[in-house]
Amino acid sequence: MAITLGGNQYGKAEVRLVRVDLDGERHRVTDLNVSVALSGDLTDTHLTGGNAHVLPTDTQKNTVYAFARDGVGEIEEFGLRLGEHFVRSQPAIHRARVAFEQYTWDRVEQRPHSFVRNGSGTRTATVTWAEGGVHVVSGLTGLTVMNTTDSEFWGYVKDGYTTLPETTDRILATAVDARWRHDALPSDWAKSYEQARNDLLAAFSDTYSLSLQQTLYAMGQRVLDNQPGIAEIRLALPNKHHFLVDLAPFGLDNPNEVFYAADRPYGLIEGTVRRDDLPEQHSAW
Ligand SMILES: O=c1[nH]c(=O)c2[nH]c(=O)[nH]c2[nH]1
Repeated sequence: MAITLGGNQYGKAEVRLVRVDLDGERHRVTDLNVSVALSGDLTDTHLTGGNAHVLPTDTQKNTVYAFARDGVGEIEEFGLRLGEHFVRSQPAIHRARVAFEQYTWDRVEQRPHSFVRNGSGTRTATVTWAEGGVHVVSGLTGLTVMNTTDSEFWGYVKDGYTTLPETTDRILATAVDARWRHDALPSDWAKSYEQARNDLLAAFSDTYSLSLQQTLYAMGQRVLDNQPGIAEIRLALPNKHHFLVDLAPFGLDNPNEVFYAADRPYGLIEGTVRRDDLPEQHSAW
């Protein structure tokens, strides 16, 4: 038996970058958390400490800020620029992965340079740039949504440990975490993102739900239906349980009005919806 170095990558994680674009009097804000991960011919540094192939993570961080001087634009485009730079400029680096979280600042009405941080979800992107192929995964996380009716849950397995009552009317709430892989890269990343976000919200709202699993599939299907360039979407939906409070001890009824919003534990429903005529791309994620 021999011991050998397995897969590895390294980079600067969570580079916080804020860029202000001056558009005359009106300012615009881009607020990002950027993580770079490089992989390639890095055996020496692991086995002997020879660093001839190691571009310091500090340099990677500086590169993110320097590239931002020319403008950031859409996060997917910024990731493609950075990824190509790291791979093309470093012979030992064969793959660069650049991941983004983007925080949204809404303009305070009419004000040219005042903003309020938007709490409804974070846009994400992961760009994987390699000589052999480029993959772009867009997404969002923490998009919290609720339907106050049109949700049932019954007909499930019951065993000796089951106490959950069946229901034909419950609250359905979740914080959507979705990532979708582009097969054809869109010409307008912002438009593609807005379309996907709107489709997720519309499908969540429109689906009369018999399970969160059914809602998950409907959400993924809606995104793929409306954007032929998207090959696959992966969803993770925490079931943010809202339990009806028993008010009978106080001589009160509770016709689906008073709920206890539990924060843990929570059901976690995860799934992928994909086009079956396109190959999977495991390295994109
Ligand atoms: O939509 C649901 N799916 C489940 O699998 C499940 N399990 C559970 O306890 N409640 C729910 N709700």
